[in-house]
Amino acid sequence: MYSPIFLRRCKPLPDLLRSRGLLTRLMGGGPRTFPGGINKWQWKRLHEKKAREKEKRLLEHEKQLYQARVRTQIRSKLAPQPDPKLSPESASSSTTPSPMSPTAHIKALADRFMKAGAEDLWNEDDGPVSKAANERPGPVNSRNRRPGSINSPVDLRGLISGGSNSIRAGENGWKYSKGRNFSVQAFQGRSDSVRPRQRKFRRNESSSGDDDDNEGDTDYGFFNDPEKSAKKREGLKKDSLNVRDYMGSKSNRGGLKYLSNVRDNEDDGDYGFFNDPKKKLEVSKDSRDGRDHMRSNRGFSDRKEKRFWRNDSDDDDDDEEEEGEGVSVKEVGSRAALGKYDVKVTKRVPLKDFEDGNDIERIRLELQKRKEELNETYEEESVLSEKRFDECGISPLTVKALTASGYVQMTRVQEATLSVCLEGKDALVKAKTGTGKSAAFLLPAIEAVLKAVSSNSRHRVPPVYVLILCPTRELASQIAAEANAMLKYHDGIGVQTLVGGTRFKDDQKRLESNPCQIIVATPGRLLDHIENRGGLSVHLMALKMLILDEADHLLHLGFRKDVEKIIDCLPRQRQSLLFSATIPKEVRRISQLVLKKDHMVVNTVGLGSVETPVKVKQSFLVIPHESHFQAVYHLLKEHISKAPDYKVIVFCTTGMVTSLMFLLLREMNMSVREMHSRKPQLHRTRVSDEFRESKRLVLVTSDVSARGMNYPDVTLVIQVGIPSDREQYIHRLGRTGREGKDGEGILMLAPWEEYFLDELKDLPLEKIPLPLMDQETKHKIDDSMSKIDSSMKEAAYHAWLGYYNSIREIGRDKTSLVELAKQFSESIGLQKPPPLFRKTALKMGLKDIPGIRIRR
Ligand SMILES: Nc1ncnc2c1ncn2[C@@H]1O[C@H](COP(=O)(O)OP(=O)(O)OP(=O)(O)O)[C@@H](O)[C@H]1O
Repeated sequence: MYSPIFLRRCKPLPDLLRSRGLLTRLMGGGPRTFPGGINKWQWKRLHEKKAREKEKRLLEHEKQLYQARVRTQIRSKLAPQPDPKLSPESASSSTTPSPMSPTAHIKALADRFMKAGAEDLWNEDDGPVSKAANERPGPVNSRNRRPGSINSPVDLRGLISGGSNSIRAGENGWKYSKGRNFSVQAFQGRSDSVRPRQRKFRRNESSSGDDDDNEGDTDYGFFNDPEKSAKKREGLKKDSLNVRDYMGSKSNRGGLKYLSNVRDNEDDGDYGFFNDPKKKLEVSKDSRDGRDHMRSNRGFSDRKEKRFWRNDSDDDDDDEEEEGEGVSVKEVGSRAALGKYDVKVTKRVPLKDFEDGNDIERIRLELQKRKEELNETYEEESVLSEKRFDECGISPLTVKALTASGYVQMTRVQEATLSVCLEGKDALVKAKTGTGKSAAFLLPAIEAVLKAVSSNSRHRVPPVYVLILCPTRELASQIAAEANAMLKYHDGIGVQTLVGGTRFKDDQKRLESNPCQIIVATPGRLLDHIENRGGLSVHLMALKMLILDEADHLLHLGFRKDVEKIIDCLPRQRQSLLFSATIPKEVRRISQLVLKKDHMVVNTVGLGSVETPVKVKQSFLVIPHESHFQAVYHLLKEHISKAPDYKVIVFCTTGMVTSLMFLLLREMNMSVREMHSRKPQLHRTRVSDEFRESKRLVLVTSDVSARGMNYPDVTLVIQVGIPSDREQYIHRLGRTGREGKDGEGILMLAPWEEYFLDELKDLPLEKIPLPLMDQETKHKIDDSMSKIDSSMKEAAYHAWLGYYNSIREIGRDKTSLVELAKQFSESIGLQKPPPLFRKTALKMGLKDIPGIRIRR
C-alpha cells in the first residue's frame, strides 16, 4: 500500500498508478480489462450487439407466430358451425372461446402496450413501427411478454382514477397535486421469493454474470430454447414482483408510499390485477366487448381442453399454470395453435388482407386513442407536490436557504427522488423539462457532503465529495449558482465549476485557493484536469456521489468516450444519479454501467402522458428553405404584436447558421442576441445572464442552449430546421412552459424535412398554415441579407451541409443533399455554392458528388 504522505509528495503518481491499473484498484475498482483484453465498455458493446441479434431472432419468430394466428383466424371463419345435435361432450368443446377477431386482437395489443412499464415494448423512440408489427400478437402472457413489460402488472386504468386527484393552487402556473402519477421501480437483481423448484433455473441464470441484467432488456431468444424459456419466464416473474407501485391513490397522499412488501405481490402471481374483485368485474365487462381473451379464463378449466389448445406446452408451463390464481393467461397465448380449426382440407384464404400493414396502422390508431384518453386524465397535471421541504429530513440550514429563494413546496420530481437518493440508492430519473430536476439532485448532493464532512474522516488533500457532470458551460454555471444559493447558510462548503473556455491554470489556482466539496464540470475540461496532472484525481478519491445531468446526452456519442474515461477514474464505492427529461432505451441500457444493479428508476412523466409540458402549444410549419428567414421574421413580428413582454428563443441547426440568422434579424432592427459555441466564453456568459434577466428580447442560438438552461418566462421557442433527434426537439421546446407555465413552440421545416414529424407523432403538434408574407418584407429581407458579409454566408453553407450530411435518418442520397444545399446557398444570396477543402469533402463523403466544388 502507498502511504498518504508518499502520495502527497509524488504529484504525478496517480497517472503512473492509473497507467498500471493500480489507481482503479486503490479506489476500490476491479480489473479494467475483460476476457480477450477488451475494456469494459467494449465488452458491454459486444454484449449489446449480441442482445440485438437475439432480439432480431425473436422478432422473426414472433412474426411467424403472428402469421400462424392469422391463419387460425381465417380457418375459424371457414370452419363449420357446431352442430347442436352433437353429444354433450363435443358440444362442450364448442363453448371454447373462439380465436380472436382482428379487431379484438388489435385491442389486445393496445391493452398490452398500455400496461404500466410496457413503454419498452413499443416505444415510439425505438424506431419504425415495423418492429412492433413483429410483436407476438395475443394477450398478455408470461411467455410472450417481452422483458420491458414485466415491471408493471398493474392495470393502468385502475390506477389513473386515483392519480388525477389534483387541485389548482398557487400563482404563476404552479399547482399542487394530491394524486401521484409517477412511478418508482427497483431493479433489484434476484428475488428470494422463488419456489425451490424454480431455483434450479435461477442458478443457471446467475452463472451467466453481469450481462443478465442487460438481457432483461434485449434477450428474447428464449422461444428457441426450452431451458432458457423456463429461465426467462422465471426472470419475468421475478421482475414483476419488484415493481413498486407508486401511482396515486388516496392512501398515498401526503407522503411516499411504496408497496414495500414484494411478497404481497407475489401472491397475486404475475397479475395481481385478477385477484381484485373490482377488477374482476371489469374483466367480465371487458369480455363482453371482445376482450375476454385477455382476462377471462372461461373455457379453460378443463385440463383436456387446455391440452387441446396448446401446441407449445412443456411441463414447466403446466407448473406455472397451477401457480397462477384466477386466470390462466397462458393457454390463451397458445391460440396460435390450430386446434379444431386445423382442418387442412379447408382451402387456404389469401393472407394479403391481413398482412398489408393495415393491422399495424389500426394498432397504432388504437394505441393513440388510448393515449389521448389518458392524456385527458393528465391534463390537470401539476408540477408541485404537497410536501414541503421542511418535512423531508434535509438540513434545516438548507431549508432556510430554500425558503429564502422562494422554495417551500417540493416539486413532484423532488418528492419522488429525495427519499430514494437520501437512502443512498443509485437512481435513474426522468421528469419533464422545467420541473425542478436540478434541485432534486442538488439536495441529496448537499446532504451527502454534510454527512461526509461530519464523519470526521481525515484526508491528506481536500476531498471532492460530489461531482456533477453536465453538457454545457452555461448549464454548469447555472447549476453551481443554484447550489450556492442552497448552501447560503452552510459555511465551509464550496462549489466550483470546471468548464472549457477558461484558462486551465486559472482553474488550478481556484481549486488550490478555494478548496471545494462539490464540482460542477463539463466532461472535456474535467478530463483535462484528470489526465493532465492537474492533481484532481487525488481529490476525487473520496468521491461519494456522481451526478449526470442531461444523462442521455452525456452518454450519447459526442460525450460518451470522455464520460467513460472519467467514470473509470472514480471510486466504485459511490452513489450515482442520472437525470434527464428524456431517456431513450439505448441510454437506459448503457446507464447500467454507471449505476449499480439495484438502482431505482423514477419516472414522473405519467405513463401514457406526453413527454412535453402540457401547457405548451406546439405547432409546425412546412415552408421551403428559401423562405425560412422571412418566415422567422414574420412569426417574430406576429408574436411580438400579441405578447408585449415577449422573450423568444430561435434555435438554428448550427453555430454559423445561428450567426447568419442573428445578423439578418439585427439588420431588420430586432432586439436580438446570439449564442453558440463559436462565440468567446465571455460573450456567452454575458448574453446568457442578460437573457435570463430580460424581457422583450430574442435569443438566436444553437443547441448550446437546448438543454437545462433555465431562462424564466420564455414565451415562444422557434426551431428552424430539423433538430438532431426527437430528444433534442423536446429539450429545445422545454425552454418555454417551465414550472408549469404556458408557452408556445413552433417547428419550421422544409418540405423534404417533413419526415421528421414521424418521430414526433405522439406529441400534440398542429400544422399551421403558411403565413401571408408581403413582397415589401421580402425585399427588406433580401436587402438585409445582401449586407451580410459573404464569408459569413460561405461558412453558413458549409455548416448547413455538414449538419444535414451528419444526420443519417435523413433518407437522402448525397446528390440530392448537395442539390438542397445549393438551394440553401441561393436563398442566402450566394451566386454559387462555395468550394470545400478536398480533405473536408473527403471526410464528408462528398468528394465526387456532382455539385460539390473543391477548393484549389
Ligand atoms: N420546489 C420548487 N419551488 C419553486 N420553484 C422551484 C422548485 N424547484 C425548482 N424550481 C424552479 O423551477 C425552475 C425549473 O427548474 P430546473 O431548471 O431545475 O428544471 P429542470 O427539470 O432541471 O429542467 P430541464 O429539464 O430543462 O433541465 C427553476 O426556475 C427553479 O428555480
